[in-house]
Amino acid sequence: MTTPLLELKNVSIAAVADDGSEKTICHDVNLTLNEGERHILLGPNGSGKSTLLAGIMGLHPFRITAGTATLRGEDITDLETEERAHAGIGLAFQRPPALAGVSVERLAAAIGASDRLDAVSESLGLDHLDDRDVNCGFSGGEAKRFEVMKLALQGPQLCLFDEPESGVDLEQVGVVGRAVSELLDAKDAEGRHRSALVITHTGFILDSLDATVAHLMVDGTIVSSGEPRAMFDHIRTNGYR
Ligand SMILES: Nc1ncnc2c1ncn2[C@@H]1O[C@H](COP(=O)(O)OP(=O)(O)OP(=O)(O)O)[C@@H](O)[C@H]1O
Repeated sequence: MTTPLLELKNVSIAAVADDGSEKTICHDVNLTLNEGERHILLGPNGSGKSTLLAGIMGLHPFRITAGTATLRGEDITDLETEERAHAGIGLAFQRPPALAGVSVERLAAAIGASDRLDAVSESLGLDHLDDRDVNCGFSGGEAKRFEVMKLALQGPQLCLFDEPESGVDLEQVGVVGRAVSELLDAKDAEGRHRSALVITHTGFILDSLDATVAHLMVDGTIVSSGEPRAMFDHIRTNGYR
């Protein structure tokens, strides 16, 4: 049996406040994502999808408070965000933060990707942003495309996309979809197939992504999984029941 790329067993994720108080948002999450697979995450607003991605990435203030998360069989439950990034996890944010004082060129240099910056930014039509500070004054669509570009520069094996197409105009949705697909089709620096967990409300990304399975999250837990198109059509017709 092959070891899954990512395995979540009975995982709970809480937002932990500075005073140490915890608010559990996700609970009893079980998920197995194998190398090369692309999974979709669906669910109503506020059901915990972004929290799940942030918990896998280990972003402040979210913490895995119960259960275990493994990457290639190694326990990552208590790793810091940087250690998880180093292990090959990357997240494209739903609402990307502004990094005043950090230009796109500087960010690319910091992640050792200066040599790829021109090709990647041109393919996403973002080369005019190279000398701008990250997300400072970017339009909504530019910021979302930049998130895809950031992952293309970083090159993680496990790519977490939080609504990559939201706020992107109809023409650029195709550009974003192609960029996501190209990133996932290329192997990572270690020659491993990439995998993705992608949140979507619109389903546009399904046109460019050969997704194997979709999961439906309701009230902080995955309540069912199935074929992505069928699940999407079911939700469109019947709602999230
Ligand atoms: N830092 C936090 N502290 C307290 N509650 C939080 C925190 N972050 C998120 N929440 C709450 O957790 C719930 C789940 O939020 P989350 O953003 O994960 O949902 P979502 O499924 O991604 O929603 P959407 O589809 O609207 O983006 C929401 O009620 C939200 O207000």
